Amino acid sequence: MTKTTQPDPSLPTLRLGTRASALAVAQSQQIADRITALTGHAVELVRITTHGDVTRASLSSLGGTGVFAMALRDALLAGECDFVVHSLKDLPTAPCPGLTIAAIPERADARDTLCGRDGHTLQSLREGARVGTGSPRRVAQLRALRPDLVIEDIRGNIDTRLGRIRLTDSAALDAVVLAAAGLTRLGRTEDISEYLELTSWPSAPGQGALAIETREDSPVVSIVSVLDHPLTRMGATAERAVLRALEAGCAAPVGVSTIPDQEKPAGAFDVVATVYALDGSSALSVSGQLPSAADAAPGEGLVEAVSAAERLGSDLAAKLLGLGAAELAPLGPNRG
Ligand SMILES: NCc1[nH]cc(CCC(=O)O)c1CC(=O)O
Repeated sequence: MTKTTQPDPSLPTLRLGTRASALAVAQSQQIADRITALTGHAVELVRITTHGDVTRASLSSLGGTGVFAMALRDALLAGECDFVVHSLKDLPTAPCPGLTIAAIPERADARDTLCGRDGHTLQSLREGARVGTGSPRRVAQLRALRPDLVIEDIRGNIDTRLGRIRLTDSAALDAVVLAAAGLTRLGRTEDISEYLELTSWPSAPGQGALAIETREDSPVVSIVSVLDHPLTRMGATAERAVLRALEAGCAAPVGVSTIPDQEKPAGAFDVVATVYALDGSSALSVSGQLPSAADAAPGEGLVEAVSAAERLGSDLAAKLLGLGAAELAPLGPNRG
């Protein structure tokens, strides 16, 4: 979508609230440009700083990313901006009163990647190599495939994490696991040495997708809804419904991905949900078929298809719980 439309000066400028991180600014600017191209509205980025009364202690005890989403939501509710762009995978599954997800644009690559020093892949890393990730899901997936690896808990933004494979001191890592979508939005795909396929390495619910949130009574709802992509909304809804029905947080070792079904006609998608033991020694996996993409037309059909996707997600979670998922892994939302 490279149509370059000048903003129409007779239309109001929309204020897009964004966090200051490189990824947040990059994805907000990309959405701003598409909205201007499609609607003619100028879009101005407004930096939202996380409130000074949020201490380091409360940040970590609240679980990190949910707090950042909340800072943007507070700014929306306070009228400091007209809409915000979240990484869908970082957005808590509980709806926020007064706000609505007005659009879920077409998903980027949902896969995780390995960014290895000297182009190493998961198979080619030396025995005992040091790999960084802060996600319990990725830890379990790494341990399942390469129990010999030494896994380091790393935090921080994408640049900081990538930097660890360029170091030469004791903090150096041989590889880090990062989402393809974030690297693509930041123009850092040259650091990717391997794409981890969703069939063997499901990623986080909603990974690769963005969510555009507005106040529910705002005229901006219908303006930004031009970017909604029904199939992405259906898949992401099913994926997030699994997490919600498991009562699991974004830190639970759970992978859920929507994958094209090779055996069915084009347009058929399977939702695959996997819960891992933290040490990677075992996993439980279930799958089900997403309602037909043909129903994903705007209007009544879409509303029904999205609620069917939601039911599919809760059914998959019920199956996982029936198989013993809660005994296999800590699912609670309050893990760090
Ligand atoms: N939890 C951090 C985070 N939140 C969103 C992305 C980018 C990918 C996306 O938008 O799904 C990332 C980085 C990563 O997981 O590597």
